[in-house]
Amino acid sequence: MDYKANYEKWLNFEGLDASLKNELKSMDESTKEDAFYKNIEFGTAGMRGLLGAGTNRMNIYMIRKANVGFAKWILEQPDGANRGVAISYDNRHMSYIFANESAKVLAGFGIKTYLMESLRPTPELSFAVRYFKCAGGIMITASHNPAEYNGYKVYDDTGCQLIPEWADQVTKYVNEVEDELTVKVPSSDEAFDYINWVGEEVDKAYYDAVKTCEINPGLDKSDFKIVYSPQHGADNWPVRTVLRDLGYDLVPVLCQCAPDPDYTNTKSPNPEVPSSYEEAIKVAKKVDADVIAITDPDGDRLGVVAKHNGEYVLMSGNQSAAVYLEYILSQLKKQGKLPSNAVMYNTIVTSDLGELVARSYGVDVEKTLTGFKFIGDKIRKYEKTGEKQFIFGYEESYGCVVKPFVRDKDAVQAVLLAAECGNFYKKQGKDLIDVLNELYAKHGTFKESQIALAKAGVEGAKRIQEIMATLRADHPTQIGDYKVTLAEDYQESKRSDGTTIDLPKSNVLKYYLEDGSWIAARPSGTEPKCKFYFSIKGKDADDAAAKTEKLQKAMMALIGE
Ligand SMILES: O=P(O)(O)OC[C@H]1O[C@H](O)[C@H](O)[C@@H](O)[C@@H]1O
Repeated sequence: MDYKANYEKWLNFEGLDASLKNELKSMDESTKEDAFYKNIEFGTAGMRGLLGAGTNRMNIYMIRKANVGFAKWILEQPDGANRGVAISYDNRHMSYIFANESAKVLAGFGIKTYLMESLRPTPELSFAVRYFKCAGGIMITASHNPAEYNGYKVYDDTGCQLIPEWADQVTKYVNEVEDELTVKVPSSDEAFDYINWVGEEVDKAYYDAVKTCEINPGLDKSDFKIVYSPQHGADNWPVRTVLRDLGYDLVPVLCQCAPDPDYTNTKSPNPEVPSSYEEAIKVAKKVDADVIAITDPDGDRLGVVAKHNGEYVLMSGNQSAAVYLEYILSQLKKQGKLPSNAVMYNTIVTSDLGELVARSYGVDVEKTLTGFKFIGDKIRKYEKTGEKQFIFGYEESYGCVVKPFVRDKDAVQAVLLAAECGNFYKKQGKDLIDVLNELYAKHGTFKESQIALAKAGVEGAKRIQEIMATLRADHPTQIGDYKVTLAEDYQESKRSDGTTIDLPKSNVLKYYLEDGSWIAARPSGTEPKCKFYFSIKGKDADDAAAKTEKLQKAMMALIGE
């Protein structure tokens, strides 16, 4: 794509939004190139990018173009126009405008929509697709990314994000739109008959469904306190309503409750970032809370902090999920409700601890590529065949689902689960870190960590490709002090021992070391980053930490970073 010609086309387009035109005029050459060298693409979780002018940016024109593609796909689904599309959005800049515009573009194709009257989280959108029996769904959000981003997640009729096969069909239709600047959009009056504003009814149904996720509904809720922050995002009402109704003593981080596109009172809205917990920890110390829960802007990720020996200890997505699993499986077993064909899902870059916990209860484990859509897809397949029964799904990136009435990560379910685990174990004289330590003692100590190399712009994208290509061309046989016993290349679907990997192709490399540790590398599909995952086994926590430091250095040296 000739970025200069595209830039000129946008600059000279008469009807262009005035603020975008001003932005175009002030762009330097490298920004122009980054904004116009390609069309914004579908990645791990839909389309995501910086807000602003350009074909590689999120703006009203690229939203219109994407919706034309999605509309054509919806029209191919049985009774698609009439079943319609549920649409929701979070607190981000332009989220409401993009959602409203999406509904209008779909109306132009005769497609009915169910548009949320105000912000609602991603899991509730997934729920709404199923509740209204829609042919698909749209969520306007950039999830956990910084405030400068927005995005467009698309869903099928089961409430699962489109798997690559279907996303490719949408992309094909999107690419057929020759000029994003001249897409026809009906006026609000013309679209009126197609748009149904929804809210309270679906809220109630969703909250009621979440409440059924309690494993021990009769549990005494006294003498347990949870501090909660929605990080200025969409989970404020859902989480607080559900936990209040169930009798939990929830203390909100009030300065982070109001929806705010600039995330004014938090350093980061992403639970993967330790500074995002700062305000919540201050509140927790004041009220002496047992557990802290923070959710991301679109309410699908949950980060947990546990009070342990008087300190507030951050838990990774891998750690909290292993504890949830232990709780769910031990309790279901005790109640005689653990199915013999139960299956748990996680991904190829998720720690082995969860798998060991699941297998210790006789639960089968299936691994997918990164992206919750692959977990949703598995649920759909087994639901049809009845072969296996879903018990839990999670990723290392702080997302899980307890019950499949939602087919994406659901942090409302997850906060309830974290609260129930914290409360249950407290009544047994333990906290969540004690339980984690018990799991380490039983299954081995793992330390998971990640290095995410930020590589922005055209040059950054090239560098990421170069890193992956260099590793792929000559797989390391030794990393630091350890021999690589097996290399997996998911792009080539091959292992170094000659066996085949039975997953869709993806740009991921994974190296298993002789001591039971592994290291994986992949470009992020949601941010301009190259991610390295370290799952390091140690004799104890100190040993695992020391080994991690060495292996991280060795890996970076290997790629020249
Ligand atoms: O590593 P990335 O491609 O950036 O994706 C990281 C995560 O992003 C989003 O939260 C997706 O919903 C997850 O499924 C994914 O694991």
